[in-house]
Order: sequence, then structure tokens, then C-alpha cells
Amino acid sequence: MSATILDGKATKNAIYDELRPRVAALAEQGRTPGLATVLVGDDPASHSYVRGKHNDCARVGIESIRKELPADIGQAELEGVIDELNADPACTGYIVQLPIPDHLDTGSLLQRVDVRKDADGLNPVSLGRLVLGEPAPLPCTPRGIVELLRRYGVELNGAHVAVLGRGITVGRPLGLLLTRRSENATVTLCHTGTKDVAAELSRADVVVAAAGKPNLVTPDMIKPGAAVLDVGVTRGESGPLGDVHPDVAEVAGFLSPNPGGVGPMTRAMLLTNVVEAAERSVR
Ligand SMILES: Nc1nc2c(c(=O)[nH]1)N[C@@H](CN(C=O)c1ccc(C(=O)N[C@@H](CCC(=O)O)C(=O)O)cc1)CN2
Ligand SMILES: [Mg+2]
Repeated sequence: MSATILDGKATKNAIYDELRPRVAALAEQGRTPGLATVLVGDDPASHSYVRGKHNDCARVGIESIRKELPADIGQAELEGVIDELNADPACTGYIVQLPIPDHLDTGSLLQRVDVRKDADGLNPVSLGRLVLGEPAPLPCTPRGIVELLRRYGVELNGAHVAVLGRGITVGRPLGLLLTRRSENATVTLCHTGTKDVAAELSRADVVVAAAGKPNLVTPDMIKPGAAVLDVGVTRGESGPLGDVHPDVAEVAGFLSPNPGGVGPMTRAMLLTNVVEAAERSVR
């Protein structure tokens, strides 16, 4: 068997074709969406992700605001930047690029983001709304995973999904999304305390690997025909490596590669969240 590729780049392009007229309609009403990013420090990967987000904004007509701050910025000064964006009418949605340096308190910064401008769905009120099943901006990577599976017709209703990783940007919110009635999946969140990860993966119809451990998922762990999404990335000397061993393509029915799978979908869902927030603000 050779897996059907879940092509995140092509899907992202299709989503941008859908967003463009919506952004144009907002612009005609004098309400052009504006995405701001708050980037602290000089991590090359974070800089590359943020650059990608702004390039994508230009492609669909969303305005860009960039805040690039030194790694040694203090909490109070950074909170001042958040307050500025909350008050800026040109900024209709924004994100704090994660991770930020350890001396800063991530939780209190995310809490300070005006929930109406929360483009990442990581403000605790947005996450609480997700738990309660109320409308909220959804975290971009989990939303991108669900959207990619939906557009390729991968069945989630009644499916058993195994997720590797319980972090705040992927695993934990993904479990919440997939167990909504609209998705109706049964989810196992695997983490460092899981006794037999291989056993959990091998009975899954869908595997999402977001552990950040190169080649952790091998063909023997995958049920033939399962959908496998490679989300984790580790940057080694030989370049970026995903969590999924390349030979998994011989066993899986669907494979979301890394790069070219969930990463582009994360960007597409960020821009979707920004457009949706701007549309809500004109009602
Ligand atoms: N505030 C947030 N911080 C982080 C998030 C997030 O959703 N919100 N997710 C990740 C990083 N991330 C988005 O910020 C992200 C990661 C990867 C990609 C992407 O397009 N990757 C490409 C490869 C690009 C490259 O290697 O340079 C791909 O997979 O094809 C986009 C966004 C952590 N932080
Ligand atoms: Mg900290």
C-alpha cells in the first residue's frame, strides 16, 4: 500500500481562494482585517513561522502588524505591547508566537489578550468556551488537522484517534475538538506516562504524532489503512525531522507529511480565525 498524501499546502491554497473574496468584502466596508504577531527573541524557527504568516496575509489582503521584541524584555513591558494591540483598531486579531523565553509568564500574557482579538484560540476564555461547546476561535493546529481530514473525507465519526502529545497548542485542544458531537471520535491522548504507546497507536484509525521525537512512529505501530498525521518537528544537523518514519507511508491509508501537511494548515486556520473575527465585528 502507498498512502494518499494529505496535502496541506494545496489545501491551504484552496482555503485562501475562499478567504480572498471575504476579505475583499470586509475591505469594501472599511473593515480590512489586520493580523498582528508578537515575537520575542531570535529563535530562527519562530521567525520563519511568523514570516510565513505575514506572507500569507499579503496573499489574501489581510494587513500585517509586526512586533519584534528582544529576548530579555520584561513582563511589564511585554504586557504594555499586549495592551497596545488590544486598543489598536487596525489590529483585528493577533497572536503571541510561542514559545516565549522562560522568564516570562506565558499564561498571564495569553489571558491578557482581548478575547475578541484572540486569533489563536489560546486565551483561557476561548479554551473554556471550547470546553463548554460554545462558539470560540479554535487553536490553529488542531483546527487545521480536523479541516485537513474533513476535506479528504477521512471518517471521524466513531473513529478511534490516538494523539501523541498533550501540549497546549496541539494535543490537549485536539482532544476537545475531536470529541465534539460534530466530530464524534473516541480519543486517546498519549504522553510520557502512557505505558504502551505502540499498543495505543496500533488500534487507532487516525494517529496524530505531535511529540517532537524524530521517527518515533514506525510502520509496525500502524493499523493498515489508518490515517497518520506527522505534526512534531525536530531540527537536527541534517535538517528538520518529523515524528513519523518515512516507511509508515507503506502501511498507512493517508499520510500528512512534515513539511507540507499540518504546518501550512496551521497558517490557513490562523487567517481563517482572523477573517471570522473581523466578520463578527461588523455585525
Ligand atoms: N502562538 C502560537 N505559537 C505556536 C503555534 C501556534 O499555533 N500559535 N504553533 C507552532 C508553530 N507554528 C505556528 O506558529 C507553525 C509551525 C509550522 C508551520 C509551517 O508552515 N511549517 C512548514 C515548514 C516550514 C519550516 O520548516 O520553516 C510545514 O510544515 O510545511 C507553520 C506554523 C508553535 N508555536
Ligand atoms: Mg515561563
